[in-house]
Amino acid sequence: MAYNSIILRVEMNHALIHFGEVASAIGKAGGDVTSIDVIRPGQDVSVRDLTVHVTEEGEAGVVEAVRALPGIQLVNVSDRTFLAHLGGKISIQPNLAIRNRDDLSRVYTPGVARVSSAIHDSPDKAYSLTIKRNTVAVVTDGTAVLGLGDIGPYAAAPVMEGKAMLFKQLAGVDAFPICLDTKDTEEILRTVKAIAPIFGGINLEDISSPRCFEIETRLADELDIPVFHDDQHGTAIVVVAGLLNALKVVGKRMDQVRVVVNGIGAAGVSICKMLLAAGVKRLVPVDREGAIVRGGRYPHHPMWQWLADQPQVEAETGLLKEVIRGADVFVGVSRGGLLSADDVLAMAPDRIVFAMANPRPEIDPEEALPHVKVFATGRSDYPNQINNVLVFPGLFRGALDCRARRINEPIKLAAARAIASVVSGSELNAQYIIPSIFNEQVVAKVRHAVIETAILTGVARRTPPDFR
Ligand SMILES: NC(=O)C1=CN([C@@H]2O[C@H](COP(=O)(O)OP(=O)(O)OC[C@H]3O[C@@H](n4cnc5c(N)ncnc54)[C@H](O)[C@@H]3O)[C@@H](O)[C@H]2O)C=CC1
Ligand SMILES: CC(=O)C(=O)O
Ligand SMILES: [Mg+2]
Repeated sequence: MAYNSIILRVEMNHALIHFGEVASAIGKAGGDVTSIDVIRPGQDVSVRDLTVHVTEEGEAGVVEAVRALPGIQLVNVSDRTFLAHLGGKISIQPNLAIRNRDDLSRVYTPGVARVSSAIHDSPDKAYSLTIKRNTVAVVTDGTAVLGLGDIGPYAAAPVMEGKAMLFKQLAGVDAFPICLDTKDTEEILRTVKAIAPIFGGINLEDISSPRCFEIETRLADELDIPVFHDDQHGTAIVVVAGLLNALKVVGKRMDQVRVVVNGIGAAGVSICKMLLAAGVKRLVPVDREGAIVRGGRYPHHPMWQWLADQPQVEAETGLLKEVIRGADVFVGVSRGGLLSADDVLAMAPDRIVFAMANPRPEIDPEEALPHVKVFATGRSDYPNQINNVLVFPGLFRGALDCRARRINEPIKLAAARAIASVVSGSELNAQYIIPSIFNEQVVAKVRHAVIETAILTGVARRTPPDFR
């Protein structure tokens, strides 16, 4: 169950109500008053802020219970999550202060002109003399935002700002949200190419499938900086990392297990591809209409056709609730609330369930947990958070540090193994298959794996000093 803290600003008429009655009404409605701030004291009337801990589902009931009390005027309800977003979550800071004319003439005209000329003469100097070496664009068109769907570029911005915060806090990467007001593939390609000179990498985010495949492939081919669709490959990398460790917990091998992947969109396609590269021999990709089967024809979906042509993909058709029977592993990147406890119970013994749809997983964790050996979600309020935030900060840290031209398949597999390796043999258990994003080893190990593999596979343009 997810909890929120809300702040209720109330005006109390002391002749009509005592604070105890307010607290008791909140308690009866399922809330818990955790602090009280007197905003305006008064003999007859006072204004107070009540911070209330309540479940997401219970929030409306608490608000209504307070509103209905005699002698109470509910002035405002604010949610701490909304308060954290006031004014946006990131800003740009200068690296040095301009204190006098001398400083001004160095960082701006005329001094800056010499630096511009130097970059004009040797474009590579853009890496050492501008923000390019440490800056990533987080680009979206707002068409597949979390599990919320096509909510547009304005509504996508808080998610992109959140990604930018994580880039900076976890890996020191400066990331800037670019929310595009177009869904046209050619226009997105033109725009991203046109803004690329200032960036050292492009993180594509929440762009719906199948357009995301063409957009990523063409940008990666046409730009000389790494282009990485986070929802595809960040998710696939972290799933493979989690599965490597989950399989150790249940004592099964990658080449033995039957894996059902539900939701063959951006994340699902890349997960299937990486699972095959990691050694899975029995794969059942499923979308709305049922299983994508070996030998099937999917003329409007090249990536589904690619899957249908793979020998490891099963040939039997069926809806999710049919094909999940007997599966060892379920990976959900589709939408919330699709599975029941009975569906999970129909899987093989020692079942592994990664229900990763955001914000609501494919099965409610409370319903699944009693029946599965290893359970993971994309959420931060349960153990085993399988979320691409474990990948993109370290991956771009490494790619920027070695100035990788692109992110190739060996780099992705190395990143997955690096994340899995953060959990040592003695620490590994069903509730701990994947490290926390706050574990400092994650970014360091992913960075190391990315640089090492980029150098080995010839896509690095520079060897960082700590690798010489
Ligand atoms: N935990 C994590 O790190 C991540 C989680 N996700 C979550 O995974 C979900 C999908 O994300 P994307 O691949 O980016 O979206 P997408 O829109 O590219 O793909 C979603 C796919 O799910 C399919 N789908 C929808 N309802 C379905 C159903 N009832 N049964 C089977 N398939 C169904 C759609 O047809 C589509 O092919 C979202 O909820 C997203 O939040 C995505 C990326 C990372
Ligand atoms: C985590 C993420 O990138 C998503 O749910 O879209
Ligand atoms: Mg995303």
